[in-house]
Amino acid sequence: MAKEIVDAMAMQRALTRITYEIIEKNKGVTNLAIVGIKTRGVFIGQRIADRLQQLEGATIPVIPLDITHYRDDDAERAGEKSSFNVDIDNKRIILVDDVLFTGRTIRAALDAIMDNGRPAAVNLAVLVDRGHRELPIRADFVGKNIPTATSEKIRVNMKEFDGQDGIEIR
Ligand SMILES: O=P(O)(O)OC[C@H]1O[C@H](OP(=O)(O)OP(=O)(O)O)[C@H](O)[C@@H]1O
Ligand SMILES: O=c1cc[nH]c(=O)[nH]1
Repeated sequence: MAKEIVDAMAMQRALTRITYEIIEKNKGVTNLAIVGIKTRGVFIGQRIADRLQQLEGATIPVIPLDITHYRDDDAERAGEKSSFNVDIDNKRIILVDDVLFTGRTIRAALDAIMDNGRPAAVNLAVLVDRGHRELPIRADFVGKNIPTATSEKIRVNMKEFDGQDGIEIR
């Protein structure tokens, strides 16, 4: 059975805090670009970009990334590359996803980013870090650390896609 563990208000506050941390770490927003991992990472990335616009008056591009063909368990379609419509050379990339678990999605996303250019830096922002990493990957900005059992599943709901905000465990 699904149980809500983070409500809409708390989720929005976590995203606001991440936005301030991004500004602080980057000493502003110059040269930033957001790469959002489909599906919900794109909506989270867009929310962060909207807040950055409000706070700093800057329009930060949000690049949607589908990592399906970069996964190490998708050998059949490996080699199909995703191409960005924004030049990322020398940009400071904020890579955004909803949940960080084994780290395999982020590893694949880093491959896709490097196929598209040479950014100055890549930082990782996730709404939820649920632990159980299988690779040496960590997030620079974390909305909520939620300890889980491997058998559990975290689900992030976003207004834009799911009709309402919130984080559930099942
Ligand atoms: O760290 P990892 O073990 O790679 O797990 C994290 C990824 O898993 C989820 O996607 P999922 O593949 O469940 O698809 P979904 O986005 O459709 O839920 C989530 O959106 C992350 O992208
Ligand atoms: O619990 C999990 C694990 C991977 N991806 C999710 O969205 N939730």
